[in-house]
Amino acid sequence: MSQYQELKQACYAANMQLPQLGLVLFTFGNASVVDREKGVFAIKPSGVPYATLRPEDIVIMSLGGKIVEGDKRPSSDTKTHAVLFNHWDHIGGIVHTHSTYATAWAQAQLDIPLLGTTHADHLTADIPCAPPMSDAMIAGDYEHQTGWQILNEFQRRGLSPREAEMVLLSNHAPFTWGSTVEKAVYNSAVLEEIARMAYLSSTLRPGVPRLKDALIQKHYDRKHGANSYYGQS
Ligand SMILES: O=C(CO)[C@@H](O)[C@H](O)COP(=O)(O)O
Repeated sequence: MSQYQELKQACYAANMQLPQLGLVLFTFGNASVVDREKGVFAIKPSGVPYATLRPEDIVIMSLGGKIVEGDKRPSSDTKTHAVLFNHWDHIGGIVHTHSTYATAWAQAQLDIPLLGTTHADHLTADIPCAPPMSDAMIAGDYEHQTGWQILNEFQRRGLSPREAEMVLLSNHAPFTWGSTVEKAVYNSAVLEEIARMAYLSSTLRPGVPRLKDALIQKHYDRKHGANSYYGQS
């Protein structure tokens, strides 16, 4: 019995929620879970369809980037996950999807504007779209640099990854995270819903006004009290 059985099971369960929520097709995307005490994280194997994925297929990686356990190749996004786990020590899980509306905003290289209270319930900023990566970053260790593109963009904007738990990568797709992988999955589903609402609102009324500042903080604060679901940071 693997010492990582529980971690693999949690990672498997999170990955299987992605197609169930309509956030991925076939082999798109991946979810990961970290065990900081053991210095490892579990991640979906590369190219394995969700339809045939098994808990024993989940790959265990060291936070240093070495395969610890598993006979399949880890996700092609593994280094991106590793950068975030190594630099944001409050996160427990990461999800990457190609969900349709969030990916459409990412391909358009646009932040998702804060148009309504559904968005304000979850963060008080526009959902950031990190700019296209430089040719040098692309030519380098692309997946590692993708993680740094996220870190650098949050630092540039002065955004807290404890409040904003989601990002779009230009011409790629979204990443989300949370204190648990279940929260990261929740954030991916909420991101897709906000992206769809914002697209529809902007199509119905081009130049639609943003939610009033006074309402943004009020909505966020009332949803992030000590005993609220969202309050589980
Ligand atoms: O972002 C991408 C491809 O654009 C990847 O997330 C794939 O969607 C899944 O790759 P694997 O995890 O199967 O390697």
